[in-house]
Amino acid sequence: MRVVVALGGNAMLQRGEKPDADVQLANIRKAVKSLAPLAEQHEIVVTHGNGPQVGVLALQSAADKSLTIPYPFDVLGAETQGMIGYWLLQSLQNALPGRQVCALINQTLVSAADPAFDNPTKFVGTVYTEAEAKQVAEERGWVVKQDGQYWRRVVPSPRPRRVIETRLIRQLLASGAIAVCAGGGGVPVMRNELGQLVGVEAVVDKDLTASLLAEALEADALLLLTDVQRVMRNFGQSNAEEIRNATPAQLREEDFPAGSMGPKVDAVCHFVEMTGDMAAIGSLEQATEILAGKAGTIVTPSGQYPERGLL
Ligand SMILES: Nc1ncnc2c1ncn2[C@@H]1O[C@H](COP(=O)(O)OP(=O)(O)O)[C@@H](O)[C@H]1O
Ligand SMILES: NC(=O)OP(=O)(O)O
Repeated sequence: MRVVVALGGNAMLQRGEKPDADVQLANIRKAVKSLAPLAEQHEIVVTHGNGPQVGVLALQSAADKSLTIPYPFDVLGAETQGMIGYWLLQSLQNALPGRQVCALINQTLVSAADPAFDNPTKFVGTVYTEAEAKQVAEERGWVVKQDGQYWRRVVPSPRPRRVIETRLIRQLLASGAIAVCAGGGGVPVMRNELGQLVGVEAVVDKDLTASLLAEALEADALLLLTDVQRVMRNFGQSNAEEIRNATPAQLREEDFPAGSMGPKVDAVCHFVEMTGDMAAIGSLEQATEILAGKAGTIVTPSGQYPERGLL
């Protein structure tokens, strides 16, 4: 099977954790422990989030007095692909000696007409209390929004339209390599009037890019791994319940927050609707169990899994 796996940025650096390198590397090693058995049996493409990390780099850049203008978000996104890509590359190589692993810097095409530029929803950086968030927003000209019990900075997150390097990723997979790519949803780019690629101030949702990429690579399964074991109905309320299996239509009937579970649900539903294959949302530490249908929220056309003798 060909499996596209997306690792959550918040899962690699959990809310409230110090953004130190060793903390993130330890989380990534835990995730890779669960990915390694999957990679031994299947062709895998690994993509990752960058919300917390890109926010840290934005703060560092804004604090650097030697710069005339802080680095724009496309540049910061590429930096996070290098940093997280390096951690994943090393952890995967250590866990799977003899396997070729490649981490790519790559770009995702977005549209200048995307309404997301007028309504920022992508959470980046650390968490604040409401009062802190409103103060920092005033001081720095940020937009901030509520993220669960916390507040965070938000930036525009236009819909991914194409992963520019798709053909190259296909070639890497055909050569037997594990491809780490489309990190942070891919560096957002547009084409100018001359057809040239130019960077865009935004952060693309990595789950939507993972879904697009999985479809383009004709993957058999899409796994979105994060810091919760399953998608919940009535999340955060006393009547919350886990969703174990669903069809896209059943999931689309529920309401999920933009900027966290909303895009994940959209991404898995879209993949299943377009391909008829399996997609799932679950814990970073349960990749193998999720693919076996024993953990996570599994989405298939019939709501059953395994189906069509996939495994
Ligand atoms: N209905 C829901 N079920 C489960 N988690 C939810 C739900 N709604 C919101 N969430 C939140 O979504 C978070 C995962 O989304 P996000 O933080 O964007 O993940 P990541 O950065 O790991 O991709 C969970 O930690 C949880 O707080
Ligand atoms: N770019 C992105 O979607 O990052 P997170 O998964 O960290 O939100």
